[in-house]
Amino acid sequence: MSHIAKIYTDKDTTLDPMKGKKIAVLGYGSQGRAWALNLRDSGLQVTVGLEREGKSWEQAKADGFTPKKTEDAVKDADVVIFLVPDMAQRLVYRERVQPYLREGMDLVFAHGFNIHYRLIEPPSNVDVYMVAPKGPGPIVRDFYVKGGGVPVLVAVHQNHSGKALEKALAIAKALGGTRAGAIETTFKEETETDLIGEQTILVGGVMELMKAAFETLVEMGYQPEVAYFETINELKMIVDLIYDKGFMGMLRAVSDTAKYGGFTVGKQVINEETRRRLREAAEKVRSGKFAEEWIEEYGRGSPTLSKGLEEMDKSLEEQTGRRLKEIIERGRPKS
Ligand SMILES: NC(=O)C1=CN([C@@H]2O[C@H](COP(=O)(O)OP(=O)(O)OC[C@H]3O[C@@H](n4cnc5c(N)ncnc54)[C@H](O)[C@@H]3O)[C@@H](O)[C@H]2O)C=CC1
Ligand SMILES: CC(=O)[C@](C)(O)C(=O)O
Ligand SMILES: [Mg+2]
Ligand SMILES: [Mg+2]
Repeated sequence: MSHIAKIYTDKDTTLDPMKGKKIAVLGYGSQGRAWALNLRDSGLQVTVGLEREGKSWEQAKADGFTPKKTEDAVKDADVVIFLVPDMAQRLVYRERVQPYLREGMDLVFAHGFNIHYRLIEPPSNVDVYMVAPKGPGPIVRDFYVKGGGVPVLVAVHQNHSGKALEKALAIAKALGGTRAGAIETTFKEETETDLIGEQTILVGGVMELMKAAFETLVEMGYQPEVAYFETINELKMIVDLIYDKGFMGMLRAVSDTAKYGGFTVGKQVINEETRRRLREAAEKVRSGKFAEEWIEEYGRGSPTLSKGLEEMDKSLEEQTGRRLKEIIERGRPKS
């Protein structure tokens, strides 16, 4: 491919477009906490907006914020960042944000779902842009505190001010994202690739492959503890090697026996049929069918999601992992 993505780093970006702006972070969960803390530590003016007192409210207070009711945070804000769950954003927008929208306000997203699938359709006199971290919230915070940053995608949906990209990059910088890099994309590309990625590999694929390998060993009569270390615990070490040194670095660290078995058997397990299913899953995202299904599931109280969590919590692999936690913790490097 000849296309080369536009990537911005710290030296291409400035916090100036966000200086003096009142920023409302709505939600204080996985991403909300990381964003509120990183933006505040970068010198920006952050208010946390929440629906009600509860766990998030207490956590925000413990972190030194004075949370406000969502609409009170929004009324005062120049910039509103949506960090409540994707399925909750539409209602929060309709009831707590839309009534207080003023020309020149900014609506910011960490994932494009609600804009791309038109669950939220903002008026044309506000800016709508995205800063999407390519990593879980707690890691976004941890990397920032340690002087690094999780890479982000930035995209502009509406550019009323003519300055939307500069503002997205300022937020990306304050989050720590440009310490690594901010890649320019579109709401469509971010939304679809994020969903395809989490379903086929990051969350769905990896989890099910680990589970299938674990259960196969146990069914064959091997001890669950041995199966757990082999098929679940050791994966982190292999992935860390790939993360640090690429596939070639990982291959250099494992035996020739593992390399030979890996090249031959890997392709039999993840074969043409698997690739066909990956394409099918990706098409289901691209056609909007997945979004439709998830919205419908959410409307019925998310029974499939609850059942998945309950089954995983009770599974032999999770129980075995809990039993081995002490050993795993004892072995973890101390610095
Ligand atoms: N979890 C992650 O690491 C990533 C999330 N994102 C995106 O960030 C956004 C936020 O996701 P998470 O941080 O996972 O959310 P979360 O599930 O951790 O959010 C919880 C927060 O939202 C509040 N909340 C829960 N239900 C609510 C409701 N019905 N109405 C209003 N507030 C409610 C909770 O009190 C809490 O403060 C989403 O758009 C997600 O796609 C993007 C990248 C990674
Ligand atoms: C952590 C992340 O980037 C995900 C998997 O896309 C998400 O939590 O939605
Ligand atoms: Mg993601
Ligand atoms: Mg996601």
